[in-house]
Amino acid sequence: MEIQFERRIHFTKMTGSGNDFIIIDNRDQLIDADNCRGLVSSVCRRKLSVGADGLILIENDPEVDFKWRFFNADGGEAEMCGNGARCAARFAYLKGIASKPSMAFRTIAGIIEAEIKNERVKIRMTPPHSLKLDFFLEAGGTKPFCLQFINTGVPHVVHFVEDDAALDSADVFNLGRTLRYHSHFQPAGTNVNFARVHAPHSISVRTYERGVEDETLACGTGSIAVALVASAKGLAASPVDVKTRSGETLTIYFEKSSNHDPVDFREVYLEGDAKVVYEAELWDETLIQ
Ligand SMILES: N[C@@H](CCC[C@H](N)C(=O)O)C(=O)O
Repeated sequence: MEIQFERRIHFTKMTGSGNDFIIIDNRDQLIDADNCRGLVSSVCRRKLSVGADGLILIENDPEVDFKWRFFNADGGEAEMCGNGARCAARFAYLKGIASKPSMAFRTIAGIIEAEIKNERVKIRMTPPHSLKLDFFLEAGGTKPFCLQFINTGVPHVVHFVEDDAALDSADVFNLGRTLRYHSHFQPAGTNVNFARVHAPHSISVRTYERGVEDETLACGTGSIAVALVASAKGLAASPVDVKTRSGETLTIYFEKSSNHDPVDFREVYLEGDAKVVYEAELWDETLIQ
């Protein structure tokens, strides 16, 4: 006998290079996006529910193909998410919400343009800002950390390490958490990236994500941040392949204006895979605890 529940919410689970998301077509406003913190944090909990790094609501927009509301796993809303944006664009195309493989959608950070090429999605980002190079902060270690900062839709701090061993052994959880809550970045906080530059077109990264409050397997805006600050320091050039913790590679394309001081980045793109894992229903016994 089928169990009867008051509420069933259809969702699609997707992964963008290991950053995983629950995506819901909310064009009929079944979920109140302004009051869904409890629902989001409850369904994003791993082992107790679906589990995800974030949840995305797809809603109507009068000017572009759709708008989204993006929520981190803790239920807080974020301005932008690069991997989530690639998943949302592919979802919209697969569901016919966007009729063509080229589309545009609204985020808090601005309008994102996307191009679907089968399982790969390339998105055009909003202009990055607030670049700050080579500043030092204490993070509980013996010596201050040399850091770089840029906002690529959301805030990112970057620390470059010397070699592969230093990246593998980096205490991403504890150092990431300390810097994420450092008074320097309040009140918004920041995402924290540890990066190793192999060559001008090749970087590896590990990211502690704000709102997930842990290391994730990939972060799109973080990978962009790493590529751009590396370029600003003369260490990288477009296109940059950024190897994420999942082993998947994200490709970052950008133009750097040499006429500007400070460095000005234009035409920033992020490309990588966006895969459907499964589709299912949320039932109300798991929705709110
Ligand atoms: N994983 C995302 C970034 C999501 C938002 C971030 N956690 C924040 O709160 O700033 C990406 O792929 O960019």
